[in-house]
Amino acid sequence: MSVALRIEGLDVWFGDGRDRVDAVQGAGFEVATGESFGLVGESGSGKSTILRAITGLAPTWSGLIEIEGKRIEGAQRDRGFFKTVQMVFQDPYASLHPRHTVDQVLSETLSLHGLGDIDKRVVRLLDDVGLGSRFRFRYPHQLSGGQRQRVAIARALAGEPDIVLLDEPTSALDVSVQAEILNLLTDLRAEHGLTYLMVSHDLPVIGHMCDRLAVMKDGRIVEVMGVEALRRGEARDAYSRDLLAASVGA
Ligand SMILES: Nc1ncnc2c1ncn2[C@@H]1O[C@H](COP(=O)(O)OP(=O)(O)OP(=O)(O)O)[C@@H](O)[C@H]1O
Repeated sequence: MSVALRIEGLDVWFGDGRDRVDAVQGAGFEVATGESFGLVGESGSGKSTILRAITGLAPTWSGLIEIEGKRIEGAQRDRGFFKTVQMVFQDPYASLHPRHTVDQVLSETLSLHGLGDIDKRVVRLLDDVGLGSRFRFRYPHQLSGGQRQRVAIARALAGEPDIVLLDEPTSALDVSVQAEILNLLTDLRAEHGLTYLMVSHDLPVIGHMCDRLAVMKDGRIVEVMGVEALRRGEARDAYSRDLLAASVGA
């Protein structure tokens, strides 16, 4: 089994002195190549901060972050990093430039990755995410939330990454389109052999999308388990059991 992502003893904090917030403390887990791994826990438990530390958006951290065997340092991420790792954010409204067409978004991303055949690739990316070419020259305000998230996913896939970090990718969307986007993400993982690290506060979403998951509470990982064990209600940790019971009861 090759390891796509390894985290060990990860601490992430914001601010200093009395203002310091220890958002993540001593987190560790491994994600195998091709695996889909979930981070679940209540709001403020530190899930997004782990993704942000990986991509360089949470600059004060210590511990080990290794991508495909290569150790990452500090807050700078080079081009090679973004060739391997991409992130999809929660809010597709905020993550797309309002005055750029879909074509501009995707073409610019493809050229940043140094790729040729831009025209063909834009068309293929739009097909991959189920939009098709008729959306190519639209602006974000001419798209629905689900369509915008499809564009954000196409942008993340433009450089053919191995690992995609998904930060609550459907929680800003209407319930009616959430399942469509989750199914799209599942299909894309299979088609492109992707590895996912996905954050959600929604246990059923993680159960549907992931092979294994880590449960977070107050900045710490309290349990790492397989989704099968989750389904069988076999959480060992009391907090994970409560979370599970709450989501079944919901
Ligand atoms: N830029 C920041 N500056 C200061 N504190 C921050 C910052 N970002 C996050 N935090 C704090 O770090 C802690 C973890 O936040 P984080 O967003 O990772 O939680 P989460 O589990 O992803 O929750 P949510 O689902 O609400 O995003 C919280 O206490 C949060 O207030």
